[in-house]
Amino acid sequence: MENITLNLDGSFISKQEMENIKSEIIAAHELLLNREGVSSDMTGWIDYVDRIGDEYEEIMSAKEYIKDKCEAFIVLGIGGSYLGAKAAIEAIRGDFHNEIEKPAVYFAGQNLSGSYLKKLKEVVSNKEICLIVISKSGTTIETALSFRVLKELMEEKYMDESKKRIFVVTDKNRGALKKISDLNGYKTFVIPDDIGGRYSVITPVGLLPMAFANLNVQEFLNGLKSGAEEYKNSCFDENICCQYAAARNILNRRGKEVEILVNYEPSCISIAEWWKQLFGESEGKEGKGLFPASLNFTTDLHSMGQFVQEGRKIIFETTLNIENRRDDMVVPFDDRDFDGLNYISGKPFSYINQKAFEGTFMAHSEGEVPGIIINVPEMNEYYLGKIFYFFMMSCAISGYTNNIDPFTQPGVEHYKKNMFSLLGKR
Ligand SMILES: O=P(O)(O)OC[C@H]1O[C@H](O)[C@H](O)[C@@H](O)[C@@H]1O
Repeated sequence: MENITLNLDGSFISKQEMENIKSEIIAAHELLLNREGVSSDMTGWIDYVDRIGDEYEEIMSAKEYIKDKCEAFIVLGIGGSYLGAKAAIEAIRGDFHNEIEKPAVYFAGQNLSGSYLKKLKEVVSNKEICLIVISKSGTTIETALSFRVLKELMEEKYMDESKKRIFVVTDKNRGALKKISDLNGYKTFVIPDDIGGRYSVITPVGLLPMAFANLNVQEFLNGLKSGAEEYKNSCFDENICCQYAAARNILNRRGKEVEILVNYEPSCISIAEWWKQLFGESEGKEGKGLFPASLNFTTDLHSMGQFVQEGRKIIFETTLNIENRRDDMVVPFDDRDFDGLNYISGKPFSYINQKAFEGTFMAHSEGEVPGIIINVPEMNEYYLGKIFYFFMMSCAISGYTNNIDPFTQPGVEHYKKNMFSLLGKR
């Protein structure tokens, strides 16, 4: 079977540099798997897929329940409580999926914009809907406020039946969301204590929205399983998580400050958004960490390509290369060849996109921008599960190697404290 592969040929990293860092990486990997590193009580994601148990059946029966009742559903959540589901649904259902497939999927609770919420209410008011409210802490203000508004809408629309159309994913015991859920009898799913927000896409946080959106959850779990199995290998030369973590740390130590995750498929843009939270919150602490950024090519080659090519040499690029595309188009032949493009008529767009990638990679390499390539055979649920797992494992190894705790996010509280005090919270 084809597999996810890592190509470091354009990374400007020598064999010797890899050799030198090997022992540190292996030690970090070992700490992680033996659960001996800092915050080891937050490493439940490593084997969650083997412990999922009844949760899977319950997700499937919730999906069955809403199947004929919903034209649309809204996922309320922020950060780790929505990015993974959004990434998965967009990557699998593809561009314009809400116009093409039912149920349509909307997101709320990820901002404080009244205008966004008002428009969303207008969009869904004539549709049959249900809600999935996701918050591990159960107290996040963006999600809680949006839930206030949409709960009211649900109650006006469905009265008592609204209780059956609201699904909650939260902590087992704690938080306001848990309380309100118990009070109203909403169907509730649990985010395990030992899995933090940005590692939670593999729990009901990601799985419930994926199931409602008709993604093949079993295949996603198979991908996770395959990742868990393959990436526990402690042989550096056989484990691409170890190699990717090594490459990032080598480049960082050499003075690179920004890692850009690049993709060439618009439907994969949100994978990069999920990845940014994963690496940003995990590694950005104690004055350390690579700044995780993302660019979408070829679109952004026409805006940011200049900087990557000739700007400050603080960047390296990691390309998510989807090798086979399911849908494609062929360039039509034109009798008059008014744009001079007949020389590529008959060629699939995927071929041209691939050549754009190769040309860009060469150009950036000539501009001394190190390039890492992660090859994904195709974008389906299986490889999506595996790539999520690949990034989570790589991130934890990378964080331990850099001597930080990859499972906390103390800095995020700072803005919240100020905001609450400005709002007059007592
Ligand atoms: O799931 P919640 O508790 O609502 O948290 C949602 C998000 O917000 C927080 O501020 C954290 O920085 C994130 O790590 C988390 O994913």
